[in-house]
Amino acid sequence: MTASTNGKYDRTPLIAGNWKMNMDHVQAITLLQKLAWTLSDARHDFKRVEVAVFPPFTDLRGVQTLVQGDDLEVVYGGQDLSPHDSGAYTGDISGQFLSRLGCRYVLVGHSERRTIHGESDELLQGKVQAAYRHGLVPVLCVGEGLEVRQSGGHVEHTLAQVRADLAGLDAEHAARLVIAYEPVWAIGTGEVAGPADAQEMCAAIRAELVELYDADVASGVRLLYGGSVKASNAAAILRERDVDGVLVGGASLDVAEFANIVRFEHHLLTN
Ligand SMILES: O=C[C@H](O)COP(=O)(O)O
Repeated sequence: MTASTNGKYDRTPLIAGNWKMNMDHVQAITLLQKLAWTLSDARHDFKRVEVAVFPPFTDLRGVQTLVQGDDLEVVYGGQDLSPHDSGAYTGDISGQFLSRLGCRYVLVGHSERRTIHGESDELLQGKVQAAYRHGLVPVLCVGEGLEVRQSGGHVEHTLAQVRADLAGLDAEHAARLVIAYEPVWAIGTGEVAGPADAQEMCAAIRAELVELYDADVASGVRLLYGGSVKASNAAAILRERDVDGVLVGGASLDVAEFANIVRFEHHLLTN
């Protein structure tokens, strides 16, 4: 179990903004600077609620320079990595490069990688291992499409992804993992899985981690929900027992909106 707690949660909540293929390296600096100022003005405590951004690869050097230069507490990660460490893999990015750029996290198996790029569980298993080889924490993304959801097979489908992608991973590494549940039908569509849907799947994933490892490992893994999260629905989702954070796409490009998601506790207290 993580040491830090905000009183209501056993695990430090993680609010993650995935910028996807948006923001060039100049825009990225402006966005991150505004986010840092907004959160600083609001006296955000980054130890209570961790904030991470996932910019495009070409932005990472600028983000690193800003974070280090201004001593920002926002952490960051890559949107993908190669299962290989180096070599003739044109267009791919090694975890070593991300690590050298100060990344803490890396997304693995985002639904857009699985669907658009046809990434298989076998490949993702290699990416999870590569992340750990380079000291990065993988944010493993899992979730079902609309057809699977409508057929009622969403829990088994998602758990099968978890089992396949974590195959061969030992308990010590698994304990540091972050898993994001993203129902594909709720991504960028405005459709949002309800808090109960998010809790159902996160509880099922946690139970699966008990089976795969043990209760200690399972209770330390942070489970995020992703899919059309906004300031208006984040607090209700984050109130759920097994939901430890959110992976935000579109709304993370709007500083005020994202800052309000980060400050979800404020909404919990005032609503
Ligand atoms: O990585 C983020 C998820 O794909 C959710 O994206 P969205 O918030 O734009 O629906």
